[in-house]
Amino acid sequence: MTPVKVGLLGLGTVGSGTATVLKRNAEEIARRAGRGIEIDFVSTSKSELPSGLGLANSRISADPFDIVNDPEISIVVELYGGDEPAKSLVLQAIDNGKHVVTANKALIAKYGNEIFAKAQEKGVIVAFEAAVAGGIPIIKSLREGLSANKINWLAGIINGTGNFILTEMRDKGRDFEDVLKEAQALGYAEADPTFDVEGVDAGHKLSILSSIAFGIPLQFEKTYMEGISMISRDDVNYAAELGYNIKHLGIARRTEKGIEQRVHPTLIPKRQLIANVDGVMNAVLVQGDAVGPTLHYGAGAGGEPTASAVVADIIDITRALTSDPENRVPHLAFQADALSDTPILSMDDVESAFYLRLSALDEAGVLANITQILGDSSISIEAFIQKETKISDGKADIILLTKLVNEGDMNQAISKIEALDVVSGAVTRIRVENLS
Ligand SMILES: NC(=O)C1=CN([C@@H]2O[C@H](COP(=O)(O)OP(=O)(O)OC[C@H]3O[C@@H](n4cnc5c(N)ncnc54)[C@H](O)[C@@H]3O)[C@@H](O)[C@H]2O)C=CC1
Ligand SMILES: N[C@@H](CC=O)C(=O)O
Ligand code: NA
Repeated sequence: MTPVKVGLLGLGTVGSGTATVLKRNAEEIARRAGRGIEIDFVSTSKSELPSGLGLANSRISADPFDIVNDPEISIVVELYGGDEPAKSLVLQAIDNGKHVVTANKALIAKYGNEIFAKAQEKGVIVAFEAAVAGGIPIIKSLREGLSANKINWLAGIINGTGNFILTEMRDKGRDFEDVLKEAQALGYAEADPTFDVEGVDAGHKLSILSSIAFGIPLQFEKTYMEGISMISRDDVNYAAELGYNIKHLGIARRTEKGIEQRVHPTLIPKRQLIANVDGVMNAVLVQGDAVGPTLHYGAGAGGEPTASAVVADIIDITRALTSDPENRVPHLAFQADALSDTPILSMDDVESAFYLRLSALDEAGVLANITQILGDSSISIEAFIQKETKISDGKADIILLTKLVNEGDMNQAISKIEALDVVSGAVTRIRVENLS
């Protein structure tokens, strides 16, 4: 059988990794797929392709539309990233009856509903395993391996750059900016690294996971997002004293009122496996009603780990080329006409425990004032630490862990605490999750 012809858009970290893996494992991949897979056409502004990637016989063009319009190409692999021209290229490829593989979570999170509708109309597959948690086959696990379950919730470390930064800061005392530069040099970070550190990349990924877990349309715009840029080394150390690690988590949870879809730094008890997922590794904990908890762990970023997912999608499509489009696994795991309109909850309706850190003058009655404010809002305290008073300013850090509280009530109490004369600056608040 002739090889399947792939058109490659983007030869950066993931594009080069994809070419490398396809070349190195060509023989085994052909045995798995039933036929060879060949990168036949590559978009590049250069006059020739780099050597060593198995692309010596590939055609090149500076115009990516030449690839999505080429009749020889069966699968377009979009590894440009970002909104445009990625969106137009993907839609054009689908219009031309081509299957698409993409690692672009921003594209899927924001325009997936439109893209999948068009793909269904045209009877083609848009595969996006690499878009969430890099090399971990979490999309496949949720869509296929766990499809018997009612998923109650999932929680994941789904940004490799952010986890790498938090780990290096904690273990080596390194500066945030310095570690971010290293993550960029290693090819982990997004083209705009604020997406990694402000929680936007994790927000893209969580909205995809949430749709697939609960059978709802993609709703990135309703995702609550907080990043890691406000986490200080003090918070990391105080959390450790209390028996917790701080991780940046994406949490999607089904409740009676609706679906929580939120991304933020979180204190997790150190005894939990996910609290010990470090560096660029990602992990997603999924709670299914039949299976119980399952933990999916692996490299969340990097050329070859991400290429592992891209190539697996190419193989899946190659196997499915002759299958009836009606009987393929649906893009969002549930049949397109069976998606539910369960609402995404506002953060004011979410309940969590909280870590609070504040700086207060070491005066009689300060603690009484704070506990009075919390008590008035029926917020119970789980643990408390007061650090030594600093001679320089006569202030001491006070750290509190609360029991479960409604987020709206917590925010009101924090405003009242911040208004106290003896409290200086803003109260740092980080949510605490037991993940059970
Ligand atoms: N780097 C990683 O570890 C991971 C990346 N991803 C996603 O994979 C995609 C690609 O990421 P990377 O390979 O890291 O990016 P990259 O920046 O290393 O590579 C992108 C390539 O596409 C080219 N490109 C982009 N826009 C173009 C345009 N308009 N015209 C011509 N060439 C263009 C760039 O010149 C570059 O060679 C992104 O969507 C990213 O979010 C997903 C998982 C992990
Ligand atoms: N920038 C992303 C890349 C993979 O999705 C990350 O760091 O996780
Ligand atoms: Na993945």
